[in-house]
Amino acid sequence: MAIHLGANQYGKAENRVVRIYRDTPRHEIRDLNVSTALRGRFDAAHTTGEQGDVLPTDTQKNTAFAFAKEKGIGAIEEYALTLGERFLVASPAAEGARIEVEEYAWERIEVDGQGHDHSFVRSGGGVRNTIVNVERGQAYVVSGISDLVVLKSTGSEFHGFLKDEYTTLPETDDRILATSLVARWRYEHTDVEWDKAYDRIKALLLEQFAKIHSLALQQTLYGMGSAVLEAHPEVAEIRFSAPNKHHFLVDLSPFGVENPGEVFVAADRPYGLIEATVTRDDASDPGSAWHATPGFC
Ligand SMILES: O=c1[nH]c(=O)c2[nH]c(=O)[nH]c2[nH]1
Repeated sequence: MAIHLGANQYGKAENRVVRIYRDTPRHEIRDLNVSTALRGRFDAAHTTGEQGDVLPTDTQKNTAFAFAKEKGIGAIEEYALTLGERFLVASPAAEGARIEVEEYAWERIEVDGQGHDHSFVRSGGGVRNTIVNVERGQAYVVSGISDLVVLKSTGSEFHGFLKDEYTTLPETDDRILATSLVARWRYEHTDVEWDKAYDRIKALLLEQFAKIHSLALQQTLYGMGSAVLEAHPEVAEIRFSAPNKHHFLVDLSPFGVENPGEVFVAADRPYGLIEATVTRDDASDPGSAWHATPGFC
């Protein structure tokens, strides 16, 4: 029987790297979830068990923690690029490295009207992330946000859809629109002010969600994506995955109570899952930018 090894990669997933900057009594915190993976000429490790080319996942983990101290943590994109480049140096058999970083944001706890020096509360408003793929002579950065839970209590319609004998959904010109948005955008290059770009894109996504009078979640996503591409030439494409978090009007008529769009049941599942990519016509080749990003390949 002829068989061969197919695509493979290996690394340490979900290193919870927490860096405290304590040079002054006013501490700073960076809280990351870092996953690393190397791909390349690692056939022997699988087919014969010979591990001479394998930089252990334990070493990858150690590097992630050591760099948090030695290099510090600036923008997560910068940290991921630095780690990826290091792995290509440390592992001659690696042809590519994939570094995924999620950042959990903390805010200072307010005490007597002031942010406390060393006590923090986890921020809401989504989880920032990046996926960096470095190859020898090439680097790809896809950044984004997940768990951005947004809702509008009106300004959303859904009607005119295709109907068949199984269609029961009533048409509506006024519904709740809610989602827990995942958005990932691919940068054209690495000459980017990462923090500024992230802040602006996030603000723009939220602003557009609020402003767009929605005829469907699909139309809202396309509008949000177009606004990002129009305002950010450094972004080649943006991809969305948006669960439609249905809110159903509760029938209060059995109790003789009217319910003109005021009391809803928030359904957990099932949910519509709306996914879309919005791309610039002249976007560069994505290369391995989306490599091993579930749901975004
Ligand atoms: O915004 C929506 N898009 C759909 O495709 C869809 N399908 C559905 O049942 N409700 C909705 N809402």
